[in-house]
Amino acid sequence: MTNPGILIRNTRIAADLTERGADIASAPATDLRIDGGRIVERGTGLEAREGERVIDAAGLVALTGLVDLHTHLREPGFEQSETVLTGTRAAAAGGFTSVFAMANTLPVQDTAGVVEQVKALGDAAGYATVRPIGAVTEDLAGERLSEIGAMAQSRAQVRVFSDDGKCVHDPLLMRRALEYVSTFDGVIAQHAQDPRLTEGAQMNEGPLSSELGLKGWPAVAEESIIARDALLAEHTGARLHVCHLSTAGSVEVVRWAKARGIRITAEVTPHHLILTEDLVRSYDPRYKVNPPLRREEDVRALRAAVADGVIDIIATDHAPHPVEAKECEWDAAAFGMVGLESALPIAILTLIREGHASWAELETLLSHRPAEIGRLEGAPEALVEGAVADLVLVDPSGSSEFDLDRLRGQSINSPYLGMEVPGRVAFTVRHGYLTLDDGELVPAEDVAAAAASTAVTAGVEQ
Ligand SMILES: NC(=O)N[C@@H](CC(=O)O)C(=O)O
Ligand SMILES: [Zn+2]
Ligand SMILES: [Zn+2]
Repeated sequence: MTNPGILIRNTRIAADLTERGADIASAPATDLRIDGGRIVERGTGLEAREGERVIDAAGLVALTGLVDLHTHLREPGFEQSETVLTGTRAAAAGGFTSVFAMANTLPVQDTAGVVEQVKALGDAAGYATVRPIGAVTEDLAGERLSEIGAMAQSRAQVRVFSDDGKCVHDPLLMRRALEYVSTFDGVIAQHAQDPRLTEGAQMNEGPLSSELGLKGWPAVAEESIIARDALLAEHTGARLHVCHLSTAGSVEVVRWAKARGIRITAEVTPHHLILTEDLVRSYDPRYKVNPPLRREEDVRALRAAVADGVIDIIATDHAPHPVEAKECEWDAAAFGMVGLESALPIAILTLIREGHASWAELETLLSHRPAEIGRLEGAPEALVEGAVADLVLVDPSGSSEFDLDRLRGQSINSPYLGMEVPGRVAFTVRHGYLTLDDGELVPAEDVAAAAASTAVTAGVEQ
């Protein structure tokens, strides 16, 4: 069985909108024909063919499918929080066509067997391409390197390694890990948090943490690790990626490292681009996250760093947790927020509307660069003839409301519950078939069947 083709009419292509603040109507209205998993025609006034699904995309912007370099899918081990299926449904609902799944599962993703299992679950579900991240150290214990080579050579083709949730603190292990992954062009994604400086920490350190009586988490705990790792990356010539940058000082360290020619890339989460520590006054654990929400000055510096290119990508750090882990006292609550469904709307609010990014730049931040850093093969570089049909259509004049019945993942720990934000993700197409249809998820059976029959395997052996 082949998937029926799709004709998208009168969309505006994000890559044509290179100017910040430009009206989307300044880009030409464009039609895209999709067949056999790829874009087969791009033009204007294309005629619909028999059996083809026609999408009227007037007023919608088309971006290449979003790629999240930092998602927690929780399977295996924490299926009450999320599964590969539920997490990739949330991804599709947010406009993502590929996600990199963090290694802090149970068992940990530290062997070829576990990463292959996670990839296979993603392939079968079909809502998004799932690329597992491998743990840097066995069981995330920070003591011995994991089977890095075996994971790289496995069918999961792991290229990104991270102990995320924990910092690879031992400098010798970090050095060895960098050296090892550089042999196959891999990257270490570091959760930069000095454990000694953050023992028992609950929120950003400053006057507010003293006032609220919560143990503080100093900016230097993040910045000192980034500085050390940048120097180790320089020494080894390897690639370093810094997870969830959260302070103005971290931006300066990364800026310095880039100027020196060090192979370093950096990510910021949508929540660190909009929320500040003041929310902790509510003692509502929905705002408890690692790294913690920081000050207004930090938010400003992070937005500016996106605008000037010091920060390379936006990654969600989608971190689902069960209700019990959040409906409790602040100190006892888990760190983390879900973020796949809110990422694009928050990016539109903080970057597009504020003039910090054009649509073309947003596409780079949320699709091309994360794909490049993660060495994701087959991801489309542009919406042109011959490209794999991974794309999202977003309505910038619409809005999204996050309420309990609308969140499509398994967990509801979103900081935006009850909020309305601009931008509505309308359609998501992966490998030529719809996963999100006019704001509604396509049923799991249909998506799985389409995935099984797709002509495209996007570079990764099935
Ligand atoms: N971000 C979080 O607050 N939590 C993450 C771990 C992490 O990203 O460090 C999680 O796994 O729950
Ligand atoms: Zn982390
Ligand atoms: Zn994380």
